[in-house]
Amino acid sequence: MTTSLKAALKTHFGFENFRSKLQEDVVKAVVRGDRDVFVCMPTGAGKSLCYQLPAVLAEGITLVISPLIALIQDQVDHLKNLNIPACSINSKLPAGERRLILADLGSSSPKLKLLYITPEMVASPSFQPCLTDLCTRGLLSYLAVDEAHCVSQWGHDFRPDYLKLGGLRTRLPGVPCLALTATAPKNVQKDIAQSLKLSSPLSFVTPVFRSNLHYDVIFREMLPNPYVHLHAFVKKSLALDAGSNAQGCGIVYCRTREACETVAYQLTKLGVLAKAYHAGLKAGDRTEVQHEWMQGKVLVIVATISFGMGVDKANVRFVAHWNLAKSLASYYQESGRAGRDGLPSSCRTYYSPKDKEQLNFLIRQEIGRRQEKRGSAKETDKAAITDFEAMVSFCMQEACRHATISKFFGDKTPNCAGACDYCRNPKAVRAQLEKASALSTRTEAQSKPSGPFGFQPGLYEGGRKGYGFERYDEWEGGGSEDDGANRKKEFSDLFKNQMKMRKAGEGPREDFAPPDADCPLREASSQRIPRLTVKAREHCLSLLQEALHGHQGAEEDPFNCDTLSLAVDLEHEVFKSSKSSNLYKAAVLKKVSEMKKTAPAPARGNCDNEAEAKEEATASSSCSDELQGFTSASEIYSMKRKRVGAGQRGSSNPFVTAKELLKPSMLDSKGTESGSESNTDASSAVTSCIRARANAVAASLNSPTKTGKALSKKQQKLAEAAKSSRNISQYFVKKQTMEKSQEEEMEVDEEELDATFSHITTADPQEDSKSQEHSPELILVESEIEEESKTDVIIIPDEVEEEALELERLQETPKESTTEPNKPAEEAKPPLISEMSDDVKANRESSPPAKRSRPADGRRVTFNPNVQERALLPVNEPPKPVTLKEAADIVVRYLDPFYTQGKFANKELFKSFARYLSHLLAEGRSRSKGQVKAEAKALIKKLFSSVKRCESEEDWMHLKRPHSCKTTENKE
Ligand SMILES: Nc1ncnc2c1ncn2[C@@H]1O[C@H](COP(=O)(O)OP(=O)(O)OP(=O)(O)O)[C@@H](O)[C@H]1O
Ligand SMILES: [Zn+2]
Repeated sequence: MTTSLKAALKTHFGFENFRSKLQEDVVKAVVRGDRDVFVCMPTGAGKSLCYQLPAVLAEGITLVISPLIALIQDQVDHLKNLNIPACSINSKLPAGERRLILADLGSSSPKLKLLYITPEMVASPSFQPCLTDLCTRGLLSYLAVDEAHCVSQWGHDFRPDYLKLGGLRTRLPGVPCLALTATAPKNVQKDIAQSLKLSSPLSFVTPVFRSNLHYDVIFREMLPNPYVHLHAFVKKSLALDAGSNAQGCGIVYCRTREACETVAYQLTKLGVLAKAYHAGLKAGDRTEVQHEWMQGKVLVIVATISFGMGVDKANVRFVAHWNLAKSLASYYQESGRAGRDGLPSSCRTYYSPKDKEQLNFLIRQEIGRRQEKRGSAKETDKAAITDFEAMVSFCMQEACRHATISKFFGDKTPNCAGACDYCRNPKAVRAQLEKASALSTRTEAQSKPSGPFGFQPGLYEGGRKGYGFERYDEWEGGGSEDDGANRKKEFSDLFKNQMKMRKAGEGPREDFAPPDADCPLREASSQRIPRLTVKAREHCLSLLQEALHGHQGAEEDPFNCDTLSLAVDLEHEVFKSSKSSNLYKAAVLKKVSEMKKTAPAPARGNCDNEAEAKEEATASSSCSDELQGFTSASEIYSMKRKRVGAGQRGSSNPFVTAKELLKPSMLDSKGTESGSESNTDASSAVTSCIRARANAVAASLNSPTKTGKALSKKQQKLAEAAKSSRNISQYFVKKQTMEKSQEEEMEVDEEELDATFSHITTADPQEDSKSQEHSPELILVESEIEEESKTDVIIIPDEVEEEALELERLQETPKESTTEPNKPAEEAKPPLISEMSDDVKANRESSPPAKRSRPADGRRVTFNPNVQERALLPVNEPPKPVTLKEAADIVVRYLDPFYTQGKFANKELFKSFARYLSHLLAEGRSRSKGQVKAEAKALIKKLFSSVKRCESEEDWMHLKRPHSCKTTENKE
């Protein structure tokens, strides 16, 4: 057998010998075909050959399950180069090719030897007939499951779709199965065997110890200049100083894209050509970087973990982890990409407590999300934490690094023989740990405030609480001079805040639950915004992060810290600029919905994306739970839920908004083309509005990313167009010729436009600027509007309420708003009133007022009225009467603080009163906004002068509308 196998090895693969005895043994076992086989061999040990060679020699077809299309592609290309008939069926395959493959598979003697497929595809209904057919004709020779650890929920790369392979197995009786992985601790091995239903498999497991790899750990924050340190390591590992010609190269792993860019830049600046590789780059650029690195043109690739799986390069002389790996199993796999040629290579981790805290948070957050999704906790949830803790121990222990790894994988202690920093110099390792511990204690002690400011000692105990890992941000620079200054500033800010709170007579809230040690929020312990809890902020943070994840394309690891740090920035920005809990939440949701709307569309037929969409839906529904207690105007206002432009009003979406605004001009100019002279006035107003909004959107999309994150084509175009008001109309004119699917999208928008604006009447610009006496809540709202208008934005009606609506929409229709962002709510296309028949109109009288309100003068409003009116109205036109919707908005703004203070026995009562008051104020003689505001205020005051707390409808029945608002205003 051995000779014939060797001959085949030579003939088909060009290798003289097996790579190892183990490889040979595995191949023999597979060829025998009487038992299932489990293989655990390190990366690069030649696992693929273990099924490829038997596949070539067998009669039928070998089905290979592999998790990534990119990996599959590499393998298929490699085999095709060797003239071995292999192919893959996946969602990216052109229909023609798929037909050809299926035809071959259906033929009496298929030519194909290896069919690669993802676990999602193998479970898809479309593939089942083919599978059944192959099986019944006895044409399946083997089932090979690559990266089999993905099947285990204990594993670090668990993929739920891998679990379906158990079912597949039972459908393929008699087909031997081969499961392969590079990393599997004992519990994972057991899990694999169980999940894949391997029957008494033959196990081939290489000890994890690789003596040619040298492991060490450096505490990054203790370095005067970490980049210089890394540069020295690179030079040493690649023997650059020795002037050797040995073509070695290296990998630096970073968790964030930003870090990749920075590290690559710094290394290059210091003299070693390094390039960044991450999912934020265009696919072409990524391939090019990888190619240059493979060819040795670029010595160092600085990458997120999206790089490496399936990368087959023998002379990787070092793998450095600039950030902590998320588990010891993944670290072993990632660092194991060094020294595949068996020559001495270095694996270094630059440890940082800040990383540790961030990862800890991310992992727990991820677990929380999973639990929320499935509604229960699981034993395996702990696995991620255990693995992560093992990674931290690896860095923090005074022990042989190899021994730690081997123990983790259930192997016996290897003979390290100086292949790690501890075995080489235990004293140095201890000294480093002691120094780090001293530094951490010092920092904690210094940041521990004292004094009579009413601090809660629990917040700062041991420095573990209160600052979250902001504490670590402080010493990111490694004890630089700024350090003290920063701390001083932070302390003084804290002091000021505390004093301010005391002035306001509030003091720090007794009931304020302090943040956990691993809370990543900035100013986590700030109690500046009344009633805003740390939990709510953390939840908002996770929503932002999720949205960012979707926005950037969730190609990378869920523990990618890129999105976390961006989300932390975004959240903090909102936190800083919000004055009340509700405004804060609304602003967060607005951002989230902006990002969701502009997130790259999921590819068709990609199961991952479907799963993601589901996850999003869950996230949104959870959001509604978390954010309960926020009541928007329209929630009270609409008697029937889920209505009105509530479908997809989304002023925050640049496309919908621009579209919404432009649509009338496009309609008006049918035949003459938008942008022609006939509608210059309106369109120029619109255009500048769009420009302002597009600028804002472009800015908001750019600001958090700093390093040019990929904008969608649409976004890029819009941002470009924003630079010139002409361009934007050209852009939309051009869009009229766009492809069908996009047209359909537009169609939806148009429907929404009608729905959205059919209830809006003209606003009163004069009244807007008055805003004399308000409740604090109202002043906030309006000052925000004013601020916006200063920056050359033409006010969109009820800009702020848009946020409330956005919020409401998320609360009420999570599924609709997330999974099908462009689909209007079922009623999103109410005909315009002027187009309705009389009985429809009559019916409408009993439907939500929002639908039937319309301009008092009967004008059909299909356009942003503020914009139009401002451009066209004579200056001294009398103020426009207030609509029911506007009245409701006003009422809610005034009333909300009372509700939150518990002045209503329940929410229903609050809504009911708001409704009552809105009708009272809007019906009868028409009044201006200012009058309505004054009256609303007076009536609310009146109510609460007679009752302390509103317990029943009786309480307000005595309220009558004042005869003249003047008298009310004068009384104030
Ligand atoms: N017998 C052999 N002789 C020489 N080279 C071999 C032999 N078997 C495999 N190789 C080569 O070793 C390299 C690594 O093989 P392979 O990609 O199968 O590793 P692997 O164990 O699957 O790694 P990973 O865990 O990264 O998938 C490939 O370039 C392959 O061609
Ligand atoms: Zn050791």
